Amino acid sequence: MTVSYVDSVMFFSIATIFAYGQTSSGKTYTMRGIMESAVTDIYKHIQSNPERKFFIKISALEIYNEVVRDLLKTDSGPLRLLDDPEKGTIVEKLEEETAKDSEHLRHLIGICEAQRQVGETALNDASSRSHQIIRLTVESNLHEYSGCVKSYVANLNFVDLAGSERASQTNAEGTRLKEGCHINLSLLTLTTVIRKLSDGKRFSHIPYRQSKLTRILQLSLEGNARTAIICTMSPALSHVEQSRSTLSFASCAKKITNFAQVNMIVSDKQLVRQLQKEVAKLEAELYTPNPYASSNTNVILLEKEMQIKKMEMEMEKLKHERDLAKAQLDELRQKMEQDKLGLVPFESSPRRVAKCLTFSGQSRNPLRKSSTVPSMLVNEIRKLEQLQVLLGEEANKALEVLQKEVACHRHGNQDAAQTIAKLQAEIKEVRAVRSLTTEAYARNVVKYHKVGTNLKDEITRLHSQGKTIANLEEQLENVQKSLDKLIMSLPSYTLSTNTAPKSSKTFNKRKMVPLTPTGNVNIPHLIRPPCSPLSSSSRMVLESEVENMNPDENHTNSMVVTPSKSEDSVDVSSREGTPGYQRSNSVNMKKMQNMFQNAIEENVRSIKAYVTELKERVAKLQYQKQLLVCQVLELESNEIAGYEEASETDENLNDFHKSLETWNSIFQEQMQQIIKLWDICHASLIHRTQFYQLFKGDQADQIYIEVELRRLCWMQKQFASAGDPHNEHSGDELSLSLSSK
Ligand SMILES: Nc1ncnc2c1ncn2[C@@H]1O[C@H](COP(=O)(O)OP(=O)(O)OP(=O)(O)O)[C@@H](O)[C@H]1O
Repeated sequence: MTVSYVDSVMFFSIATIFAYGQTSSGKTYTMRGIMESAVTDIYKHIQSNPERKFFIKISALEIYNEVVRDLLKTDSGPLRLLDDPEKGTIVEKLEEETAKDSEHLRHLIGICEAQRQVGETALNDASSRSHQIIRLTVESNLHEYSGCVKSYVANLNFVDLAGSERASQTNAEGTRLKEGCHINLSLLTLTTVIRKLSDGKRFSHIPYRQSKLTRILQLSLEGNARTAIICTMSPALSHVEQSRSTLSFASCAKKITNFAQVNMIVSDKQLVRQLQKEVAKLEAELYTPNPYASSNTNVILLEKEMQIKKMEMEMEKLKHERDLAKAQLDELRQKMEQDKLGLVPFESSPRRVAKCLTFSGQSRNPLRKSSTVPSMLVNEIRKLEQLQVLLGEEANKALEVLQKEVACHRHGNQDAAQTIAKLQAEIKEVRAVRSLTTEAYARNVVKYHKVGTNLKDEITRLHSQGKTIANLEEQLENVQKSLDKLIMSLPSYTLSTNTAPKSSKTFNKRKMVPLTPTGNVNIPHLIRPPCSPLSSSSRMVLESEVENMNPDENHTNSMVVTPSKSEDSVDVSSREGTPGYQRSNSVNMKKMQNMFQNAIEENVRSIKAYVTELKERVAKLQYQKQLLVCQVLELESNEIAGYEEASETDENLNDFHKSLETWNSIFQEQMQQIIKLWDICHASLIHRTQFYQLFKGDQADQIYIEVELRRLCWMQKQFASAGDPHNEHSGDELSLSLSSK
């Protein structure tokens, strides 16, 4: 029972246990046992609930002859009862002690019992002469998750009533009788209150105030408390009437129904106090900076600032990349618009130039597939025409030299004179063709810069130029034939073919070589120093050389060379005199004539080789122009078919990257072929070195790679038709020139 009531103390506001019965029936004995068990159970409960903080307080009073006294004070006077609207009847100045532990509590309880009024009667040696009320107040604080502090306050009342007694049985007199009267009166009031409460007249008048006992126990009796009444009885037959009265009291008390409520009282004062403590603590932390906490805060702030700076740098970088990409996109769009308008310079789009100049006889790469832009073609045409102009200038210079040279050699036989006359006429005609071609180009260039690009006009113009170039080729062919005839008519040729097989072989070998030994044709170097016997400077040099020669060598030379009749007659007529002088003069003149003849032969052969080269270059130019015409026609057919080439920037970029990869592979393959053909054609080391230095794989150089390849193929065919080149040709005579560059 005590455990149940101890639990009630912990959760209910008021719990009251009191003992009622006649004197000497064992009330005090029972309540002592109950209080001992209660103390033990209370502290067990405290130990099992460490999350709550408990405060055990004890107060004790006795009502002796309707006087309330404090049992915890040795010199306590009468105490007044006060009525509190919340707490009910309270005892003024009642001492309340806080128990430190269970032993302390027991000690305090012992003090209370010692202070109680006890008297000897006939029935009980230590009869209790007052009502004793020991109140244990249990406070507990609970910290909830919300931070709110709740306080529970409960009261456990142990009431040991004085025993009802009959004076006849106790033989009380004097003081004991007076004490008995007060005891019976207060017990009578208690019985009346219990009876009225048991009758269900809760809201009727309950005479609590008729005795101090009922006033103090009012809260325990009227229903807000859990109340237990222990009724003690004596088994003696003489106490039957008292026992019946006790049972009647118990029967009435049993009918009373209380409405106990959970006592969850939040102490506002304690709550305010707790909150004030929290506020003070926070203020102290706020105004007293913690160095450890501030250092951590500084570190965190520094890290955040670094992160912000890093993010700002990344943002700037992204902005820069965005602006760069935007600029590139704008530039690409601008180029695309210019492409559509045909205004892109030649150098800005080497890929497309490469497309234009890919030979149709070779494997067609995907780049060339109908992606040619008109402006690219026109630009390429212009470039070829520039090469043509340069070629024409070189041809003019060479023809001037050739004309002078031919004019200087009117002293041969009749056939040679006719050949030279015919050659002069052909040279004039060729120069006339060249001048017409140059003028037409100049007009077209002016038209191009003024009007712009018109592909159809360009094609028409190229066709007309094709006729002119064809005429030029034909005229060069005639000049070449005349030169061959002139060489055949030279006296040294006839003599050498009859008397010197070795010289004849060398001459034939030179005759078959179509190209000059040097790479780029340099007209002043074509002609040897003794280019003309009319040159006074050369004449003086030759005479001094002849005078210093060994006579044997001069004689040998005179036996090899046979001077012409005209030369011989001129020299003899100018030196008529003494026979010795005449004889020596005749020998010297023969030597000089021999030297001039050699120089003439050399120069004519050089001019013939150059004319041959001119013819080859003109043929190449013609081929390239025809190729361009094919490209233009292909472009027009694609445009008619509605193919919009290079309309999407992304596709162009992809094509560009693919073209680079494709071109790299093509370049490697073509270079390998060129190297093989160099070996076959015995290309000079100088030529190979120059070629390597000039063309390192740039896509814009595709035309030159292909020209070189075609030239070498042509050379290989020539060698194959003439026999084994290793046996018939050697040294510089097989060197190649980069005439297309
Ligand atoms: N259950 C019990 N077992 C043994 N002895 C008991 C028991 N109950 C009571 N006594 C004894 O009976 C005597 C009277 O008991 P007690 O003083 O407790 O009676 P009481 O009802 O308080 O009397 P009073 O009203 O006069 O104070 C005591 O000496 C006590 O030791």
